[in-house]
Amino acid sequence: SPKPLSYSDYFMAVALLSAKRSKDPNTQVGACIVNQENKIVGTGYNRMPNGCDGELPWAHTGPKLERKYIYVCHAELNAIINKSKADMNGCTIYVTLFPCNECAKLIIQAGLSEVVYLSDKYHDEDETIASRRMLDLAEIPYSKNRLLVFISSVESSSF
Ligand SMILES: O=c1ccn([C@H]2C[C@H](O)[C@@H](COP(=O)(O)O)O2)c(=O)[nH]1
Ligand SMILES: [Zn+2]
Repeated sequence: SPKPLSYSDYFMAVALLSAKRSKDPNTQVGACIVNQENKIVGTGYNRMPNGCDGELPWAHTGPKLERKYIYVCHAELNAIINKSKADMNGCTIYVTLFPCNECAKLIIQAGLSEVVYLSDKYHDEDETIASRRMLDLAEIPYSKNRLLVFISSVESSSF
């Protein structure tokens, strides 16, 4: 008999699918916000601001104004802005990459209650250290999702 996905794996899979919409050639990030009733209230991915798509650079090296960083809207920002319900209190954000410092601020100020992440590839960067510092002070717990358990079960299944 099929083993149903856990909620955590399900919502992280939605975040991963959302990341697939990103045009960033280096790092695609997806986010999925879920309320206390386990209903999805917002999704997002890293993308350029509305109306700017196709006009701004995706390079991650070169002169500052020709790099993506000062233009790109992070996945968490888009998920929070895209939310379909006003109240973020008590919600969990599933995000495929540990939130940067700017997204940690957004998460805190939006009233989100928990962060579940997949990759932590920038763990030792100052932005991530600052992010953990703020999330710790704001008492917002964060934990790593182990979606690999799900992926390996799909790979070994018969369909
Ligand atoms: O909290 C975060 C941090 C980063 N992102 C996005 C912003 C960029 O498009 C990429 C990172 O690019 P690198 O080439 O890996 O430096 O990830 C985000 O959405 N949320
Ligand atoms: Zn960010």
